[in-house]
Amino acid sequence: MVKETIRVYARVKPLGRRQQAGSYSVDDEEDLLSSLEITVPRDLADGFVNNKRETYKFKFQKIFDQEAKQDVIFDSIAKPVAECVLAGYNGTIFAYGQTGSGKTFTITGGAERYSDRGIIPRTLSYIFDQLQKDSSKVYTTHVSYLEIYNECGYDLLDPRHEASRLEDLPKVTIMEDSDQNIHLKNLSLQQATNEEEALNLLFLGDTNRMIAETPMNQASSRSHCIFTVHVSSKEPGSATVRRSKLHLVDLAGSERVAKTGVGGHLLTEAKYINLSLHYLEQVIIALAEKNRSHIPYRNSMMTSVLRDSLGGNCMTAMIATLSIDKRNIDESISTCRFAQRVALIKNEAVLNEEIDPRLMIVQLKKEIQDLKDELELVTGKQRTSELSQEELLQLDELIETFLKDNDPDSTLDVGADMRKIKYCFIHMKQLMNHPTTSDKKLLSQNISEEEDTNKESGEELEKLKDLLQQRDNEINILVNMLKKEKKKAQDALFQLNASSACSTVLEQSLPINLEDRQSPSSCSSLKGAKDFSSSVHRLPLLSRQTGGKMSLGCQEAFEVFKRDHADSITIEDNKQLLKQRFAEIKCLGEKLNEVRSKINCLKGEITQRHIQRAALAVSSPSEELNMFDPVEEKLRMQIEEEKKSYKTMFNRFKGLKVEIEHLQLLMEKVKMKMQKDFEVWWSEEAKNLQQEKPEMVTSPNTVTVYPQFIKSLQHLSTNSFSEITRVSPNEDPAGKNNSITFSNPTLKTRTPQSSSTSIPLTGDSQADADILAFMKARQRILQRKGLENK
Ligand SMILES: Nc1ncnc2c1ncn2[C@@H]1O[C@H](COP(=O)(O)OP(=O)(O)OP(=O)(O)O)[C@@H](O)[C@H]1O
Repeated sequence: MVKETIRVYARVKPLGRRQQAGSYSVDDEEDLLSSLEITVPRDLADGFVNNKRETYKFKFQKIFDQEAKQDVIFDSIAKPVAECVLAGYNGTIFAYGQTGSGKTFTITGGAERYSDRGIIPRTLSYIFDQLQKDSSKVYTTHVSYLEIYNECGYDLLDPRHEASRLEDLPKVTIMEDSDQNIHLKNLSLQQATNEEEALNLLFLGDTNRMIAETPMNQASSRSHCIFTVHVSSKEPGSATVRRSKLHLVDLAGSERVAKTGVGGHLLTEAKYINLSLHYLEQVIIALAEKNRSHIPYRNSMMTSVLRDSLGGNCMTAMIATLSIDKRNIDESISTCRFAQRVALIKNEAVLNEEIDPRLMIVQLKKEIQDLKDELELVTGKQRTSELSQEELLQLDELIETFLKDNDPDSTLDVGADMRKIKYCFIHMKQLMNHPTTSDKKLLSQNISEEEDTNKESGEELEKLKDLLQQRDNEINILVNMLKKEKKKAQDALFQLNASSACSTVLEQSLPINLEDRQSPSSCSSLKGAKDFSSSVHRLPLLSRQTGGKMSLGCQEAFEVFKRDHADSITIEDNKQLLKQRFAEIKCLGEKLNEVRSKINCLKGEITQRHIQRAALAVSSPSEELNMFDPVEEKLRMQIEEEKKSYKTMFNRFKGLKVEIEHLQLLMEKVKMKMQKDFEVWWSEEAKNLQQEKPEMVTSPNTVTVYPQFIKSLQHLSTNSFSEITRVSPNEDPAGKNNSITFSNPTLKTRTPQSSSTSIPLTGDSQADADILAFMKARQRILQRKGLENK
């Protein structure tokens, strides 16, 4: 059992460009803990906090200041917890802080750069790396991902549901058994056999979370998320199984309702969040108090789920995320206060070992049989019946295998049956006295033939015997060599398969188009970077709503939206990076192939030498065969060198593969976000348009457009309009005499002056409304851009 207080860390978020830093200082020296001192100016203190104190001092296990990088956070906080989980203890890491203070960034990571990966992907990577290295145990890993929103739990990993709303996800409920153990009904446990599978599940959960969130429910801020890794391990042959869990928790924003200034639905929501965080605080206060018999875990779903992590069987670490700009200083102080209370909680982590009953039964059965055998031997109670023909044949086979086995440690195990043991002795005696193996038979036959033809020549017979013995030896040597070479060839084939399987996996998992596809190497078959712009045409979210079809106008608008979206730079950057990585991995793949062929060549040379030396030994039997061969030694050293460089390159290859997969997931995420943003923006624009001018689409043939569009229309493809007609006041039903009418040439027009135009008006009111909404939206963007440039 390990008794330990919860380790509490603080992480200060870097200040934004327009933010003004509050006054704080970090001192790392004090009695191994770090201390954080926050100074609030007197006027601010009057305004924001209730008392008049100016300086607040808090102690943490360690404080990570603004420039702390994600890898340092992982190494210092998450790695020790992950190590405990691998050893069979439960672990929890949770982030607490106000909205925007960096909880998600710390736990999951940023969406922009590979180096921004947070604790979850890094922990998964670490855990699977360690599992791969440890061959002494058999490990199984599962993951689950739970979201708690307004006191309801949702399963983010259910493969049967495609979520478009949070309510579509399976609802998770809490069950408590008679031993007061908590069980989560409906929360799926998904097996992940490697890092890639686990990351895909994380991505699926994050995507479900993002898709299910609505403007009313910015899930990231207003829900709690718990990603759990379940590890079980067992030594081969042992009946003891270790099961441990690692909870990685991203809590909802901790700001006070009064400050958020929200009402209506958001207020209810904020109350729920505050209530669940309030219950969390109550549990923590109760745990921090000595001799409290009742801890109010049952008050909220979150405290019920995290029951073990708080004051129970768990190694727990908390990260207080602080936003240290002037406006948020009071929230940071309350986060620190919360953290100080958490730091008082003591947990008692125990090794989660249990006996697997099925394995126990198998083991006990074997033990009983062994004991029965032993008993029979000791008591002399032996069976007296004759051995059956089948049993005798089996024994003959066993004896033959035993005699042929050159291993000095091999044994002949016939069980504790004296009849069998006796038979073995008799059989062996016979063999000794009258050899009957085929070779010996052959030998004796040959000898007798020789005797027949040359009976008087005893000397000759001896010579022939010697020669035969010599040939026997040669055959044995060559057979052994052949076996060794066969094994080496199999090993090489296995390596080749493993590595080409890796390339195939990579190829399948990275469906990206590179321009260069001609190279014959295994890596060259990697498909290059998928063109992002072409893939976005799929627009799954919007097309889901429109029954699978998207109007041309909408797609065109998306192209413009995408170009101007803030994330397009990120996408471009990642695309470039991905291309670079692909070039690198391709080059590495080619080099790996080269090294592999070189190793095979060297092995071939060694085989050649073996054959030559064996032939030499046959023609002139001497000590030659056993002599040290410097050439072979040199070849072996070369092989070792090549193997080393192969291993280094292969490790880099694996690293690159993980990086590429991560980058692809990031791109997918950004893409989804962009599509969602577009969806919201598009429907708003369409709504505004209809409100401003419901009669805008007046007939299938004629469309009225207002002056502010003209400019943007002219920016469209130059052949968009051949004629634009100004509408006279009396023609304009809305009385807007500065509006302009143009007609669709593909339809029979009412106005004789109207001439042809390639504007994609379809006559379908919905499609045309889409087109116009796009025109207007585009105009707005251009105007906004124009204003920004000014
Ligand atoms: N240490 C950091 N370095 C760089 N950027 C950061 C850091 N911490 C947070 N950010 C950025 O600040 C923004 C807000 O962070 P984040 O979403 O993680 O906050 P949060 O506390 O999870 O908020 P919420 O409660 O709304 O989920 C994000 O754009 C994130 O990339």
